[in-house]
Amino acid sequence: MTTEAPTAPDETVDVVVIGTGPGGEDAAARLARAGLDVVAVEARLVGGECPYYGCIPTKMMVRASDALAEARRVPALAGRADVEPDWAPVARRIRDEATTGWDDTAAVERLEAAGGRLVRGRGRLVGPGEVVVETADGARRLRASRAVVLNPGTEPAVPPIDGLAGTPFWTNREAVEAVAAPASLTVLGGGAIGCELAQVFARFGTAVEVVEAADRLLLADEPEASDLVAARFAAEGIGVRTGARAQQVTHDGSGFTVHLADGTQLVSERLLVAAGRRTDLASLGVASVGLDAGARTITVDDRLRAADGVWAVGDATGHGAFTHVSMYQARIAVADILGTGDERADYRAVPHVTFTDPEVGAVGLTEAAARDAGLSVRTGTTDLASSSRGFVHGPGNEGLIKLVEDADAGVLVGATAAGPAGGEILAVLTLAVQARVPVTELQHMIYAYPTFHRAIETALADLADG
Ligand SMILES: Cc1cc2nc3c(=O)[nH]c(=O)nc-3n(C[C@H](O)[C@H](O)[C@H](O)COP(=O)(O)OP(=O)(O)OC[C@H]3O[C@@H](n4cnc5c(N)ncnc54)[C@H](O)[C@@H]3O)c2cc1C
Ligand SMILES: NC(=O)c1ccc[n+]([C@@H]2O[C@H](COP(=O)([O-])OP(=O)(O)OC[C@H]3O[C@@H](n4cnc5c(N)ncnc54)[C@H](O)[C@@H]3O)[C@@H](O)[C@H]2O)c1
Repeated sequence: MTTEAPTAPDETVDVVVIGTGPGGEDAAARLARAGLDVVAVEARLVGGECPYYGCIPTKMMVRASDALAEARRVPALAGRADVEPDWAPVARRIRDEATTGWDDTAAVERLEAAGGRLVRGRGRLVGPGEVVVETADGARRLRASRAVVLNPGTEPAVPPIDGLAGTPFWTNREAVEAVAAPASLTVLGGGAIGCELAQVFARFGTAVEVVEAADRLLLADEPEASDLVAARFAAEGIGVRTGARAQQVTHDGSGFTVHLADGTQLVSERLLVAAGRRTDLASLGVASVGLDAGARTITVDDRLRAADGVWAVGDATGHGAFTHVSMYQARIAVADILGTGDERADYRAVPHVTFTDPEVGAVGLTEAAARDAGLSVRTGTTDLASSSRGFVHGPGNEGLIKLVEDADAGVLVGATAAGPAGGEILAVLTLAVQARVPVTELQHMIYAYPTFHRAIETALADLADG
């Protein structure tokens, strides 16, 4: 609810940070530690989506479901293991260790220890340097004399499917709060959230069907990585319907029915909507500082400046919806606000890892994106399972490394490492893309035997073969 905004500021401070996702929280603390008077405005929980509903609790789920999968591989490797999945330890770890019962006291104390203050409420810009916060006690007006930092993050997007609104569907938030694995689950969306959570619940015994509108899972990744994940999903009994359109959703006492355009009806106890994210820029009042309230993202320059006296960081800037991007941007914005550095944001080597099994790590451009950018592209690929380490590893060894070279420049502009430890293999490839290490240099270095990352050498040989 929006109450009438006070016309005079209740308080003038140096910086107001609206939204404390990982980037906003980090920026507020850094600016406060630098001696500025900082107020952070947060409508929900300090720390944002990542610690309470995103990265951390979902990776605890993944850790647990990976443990089950590894235990199920014991018969092929080491004897007998009776596996009886139980969601209770997962729910307990998420509640007690990850989120402390979805309580942000520790984060608020961290902010205050840095010298910042929190105003709990929903903030909106009402003009340059002017912020109104709707708190439980009414509206407060703050004036920021030096900077406003916007870090509003995203909310789950809910597609306009007939009947969906108003049903008790899950988003990532309810999935993270689950106290039991459902008997059956339909997942709408086969992106990062949909794939990670589909596999987690399936490994706990849930019958899972993934409905993806596009023609493959993990659309942002190389098609070879999508195929790998789809093959594993099939092997684990996870239903995947690509190119599928949900026309209608109904819900009754026994659960959900998703009606697909081809006439299929998917019946399940739960429905998870993981169909992308949205940011409501209009309610953030960005038009009052000259920004487009109807845009999907806040346009920022390479110092994260969005308008005079306004900086923006995080998912809302559209440079990759990842915690590491939000925090990277925060560091640069803070240096710009303080005038202590001239670092410019550079997104050539943004890594991301989707924590499915096989884990899919990727950095920079896909082959298709590199071709679209007009580069003269060479690629090199190798199968991880047939590497020495893959052979030793046995069950669960599926994976690949794919390298994308700008052949004119002789450097990698993108890479994918999918498979066991795909996200860890990615580190060296991220360095190669970031530092523009010549491919000839990569070809002449020594890769430890028998590691998974040694397969990079084989992919480089494939690249050289054209
Ligand atoms: C299920 C899931 C899993 C994920 N896993 C990973 C992962 O493994 N690795 C990874 O790097 N990323 C992951 N992400 C993405 C990651 O969570 C985000 O990129 C990260 O949280 C950074 O977001 P942000 O800084 O833009 O803000 P957010 O974390 O979205 O936080 C924004 C904050 O701003 C607040 N806010 C918004 N508007 C206002 C307002 N007007 N006034 C006051 N407060 C406001 C919100 O309440 C929120 O607390 C995952 C996301 C999800 C949903
Ligand atoms: N491990 C990680 O780093 C990680 C994990 C989870 C989320 N995230 C971040 O959070 C973001 C959001 O994740 P997400 O999975 O919600 O979004 P996403 O954009 O990655 O995937 C959404 C998918 O839903 C599909 N879709 C959209 N509407 C649909 C419909 N009506 N029916 C069927 N399919 C539909 C899209 O085609 C797309 O493939 C990710 O892009 C990522 O940046 C990161």
